[in-house]
Amino acid sequence: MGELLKPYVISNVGMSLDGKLATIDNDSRISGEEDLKRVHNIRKNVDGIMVGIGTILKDDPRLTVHKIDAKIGDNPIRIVIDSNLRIPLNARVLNKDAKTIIATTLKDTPNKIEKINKLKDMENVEIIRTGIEKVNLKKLMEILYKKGIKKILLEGGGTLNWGMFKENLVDEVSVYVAPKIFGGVGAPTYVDGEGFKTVDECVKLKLEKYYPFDEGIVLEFKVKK
Ligand SMILES: NC(=O)C1=CN([C@@H]2O[C@H](COP(=O)(O)OP(=O)(O)OC[C@H]3O[C@@H](n4cnc5c(N)ncnc54)[C@H](OP(=O)(O)O)[C@@H]3O)[C@@H](O)[C@H]2O)C=CC1
Ligand SMILES: Nc1nc(O)c(N)c(N[C@@H]2O[C@H](COP(=O)(O)O)[C@@H](O)[C@H]2O)n1
Repeated sequence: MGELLKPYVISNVGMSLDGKLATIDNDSRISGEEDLKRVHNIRKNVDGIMVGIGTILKDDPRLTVHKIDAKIGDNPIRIVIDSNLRIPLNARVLNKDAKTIIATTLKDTPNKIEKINKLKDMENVEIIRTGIEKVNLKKLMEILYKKGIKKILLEGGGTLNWGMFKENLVDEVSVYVAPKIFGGVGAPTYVDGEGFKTVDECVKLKLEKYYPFDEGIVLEFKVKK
């Protein structure tokens, strides 16, 4: 088997010291303005920004470069991972500020076919279908690479982060850790999902850089392959 040709993937989040991406009430205001500017500088330098449907439903993000000086043309392609096309047609990620790829599965239901037709009518939206129950992230990466998407910023949430780490699709980690503790067993963490059973199986990282930032710290790692 040849090497998987895939985009270089940078995972970024803002998290509390206890690894939460939001509080139990889904308050995700973790990063201050300086950190958001840092993230938008990364956004400006990638070909795609990827999130899971959970993040779309909870945050309704724009996923554009809007915290630093930028032109509409600087906006990367937005990529939403959404097996059952739960994306609302008025989601901000579907606005005309950038192109949006929605990755969904091959499984059809009458509702899904109707939604696909509506989404196809939107000129800036493209649908990619791969996987049966969940989006096949490995295959998706190959498809995106062939489309010229060579660098992706993965912006969560915890369930999609697990899917990407589990498949060994992440190359770099860059996180802002805020000096805050949220607690709450139900609050989303940086990486959720099933988790690895043993330390031997886990994803191993090499610390590359760390620096105090805003009120917290930025940590940068390369994923050991
Ligand atoms: N502080 C921060 O930096 C950030 C915080 N957040 C927070 O994270 C939370 C959202 O996280 P979460 O609810 O985990 O949602 P995610 O954004 O991680 O989306 C997860 C969904 O993606 C879909 N999916 C499809 N295929 C796959 C696959 N192969 N692997 C994994 N997921 C797949 C699944 O839904 P389906 O089966 O329907 O396809 C799954 O439930 C919110 O509270 C948000 O505010 C999010 C981003 C950054
Ligand atoms: N880096 C970072 N820090 C936080 O504190 C956050 N809450 C997030 N959230 C991510 O950014 C998205 C919002 O993007 P827009 O400003 O609407 O473009 C949000 O959905 C998360 O993916 N990130």
